[in-house]
Amino acid sequence: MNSTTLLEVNDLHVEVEGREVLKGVSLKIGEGEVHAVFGPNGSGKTTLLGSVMGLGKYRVTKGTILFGGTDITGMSVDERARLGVGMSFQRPPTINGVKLRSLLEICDGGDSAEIEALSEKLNVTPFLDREVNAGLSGGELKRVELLQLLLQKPELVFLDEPESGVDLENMALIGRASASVLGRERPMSACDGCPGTSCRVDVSLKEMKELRYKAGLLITHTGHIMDYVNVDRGHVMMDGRIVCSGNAGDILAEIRRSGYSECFRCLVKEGVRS
Ligand SMILES: Nc1ncnc2c1ncn2[C@@H]1O[C@H](COP(=O)(O)OP(=O)(O)OP(=O)(O)O)[C@@H](O)[C@H]1O
Repeated sequence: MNSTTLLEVNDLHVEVEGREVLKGVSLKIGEGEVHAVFGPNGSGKTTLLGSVMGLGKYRVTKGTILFGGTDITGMSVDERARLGVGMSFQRPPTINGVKLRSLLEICDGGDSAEIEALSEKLNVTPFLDREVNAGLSGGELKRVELLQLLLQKPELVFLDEPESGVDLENMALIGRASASVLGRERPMSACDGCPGTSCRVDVSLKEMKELRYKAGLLITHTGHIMDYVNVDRGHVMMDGRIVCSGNAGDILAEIRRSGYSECFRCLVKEGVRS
């Protein structure tokens, strides 16, 4: 798929608590493209998403982040969100004293009918009048996070392990909601003739714009989300660097076959590790 670059990360170095976690990450995501990041625990995947989102604990020491051609490296989270960057967290915090309904009204400019309808779809209506995320299970947290993104409608969507903690029945709900956040719910006529329900067909750039595909970057360990969201490109992150990029399905299959041992071999070959 040929498209205009929406996100461009150049040689990004990021420190957390004085320790360098990202050690020169470069990445480009085109309009309407979805990329996946794989990698072992602690390799820096969440740090990459959080740094592009502009979260306070991540300190950029070198490199730039461009969104739609604008340098957002020094912008606040609010400014980035207003420009169209949105993120679902791996472990979202509880917000004491704020009801979920109030937070959603801010996301959606107060359209209560849409809030009610989407809450019903995502099965989170009972939580609307509770404090944000208070006492929610892992799967419930993910559904609430996706609801916020559905209302916020970002142009670039970050999903940090959307399937973690989700049971098999709710995985279909999370998968469909993730596809919806990414603008990938097709009109029924577009699905005619597709086998099964996932409707995985390639679309042209023109069709992609008509369907209002959003761009996305998602982190997955299991790859389950890829049964619901067509991923255009995959990357492997090791020790704060992207060491491999290519077809996401092929990369996942290789990781399932050999773990990350092949990636470690690349790092040694390139002299990054001894
Ligand atoms: N607040 C912090 N203080 C110190 N170190 C931190 C902090 N937050 C993250 N780190 C460290 O940064 C490194 C990268 O963490 P990150 O969460 O980005 O990894 P990840 O690849 O997303 O891991 P996982 O697959 O386990 O979610 C880890 O070694 C982690 O311990």
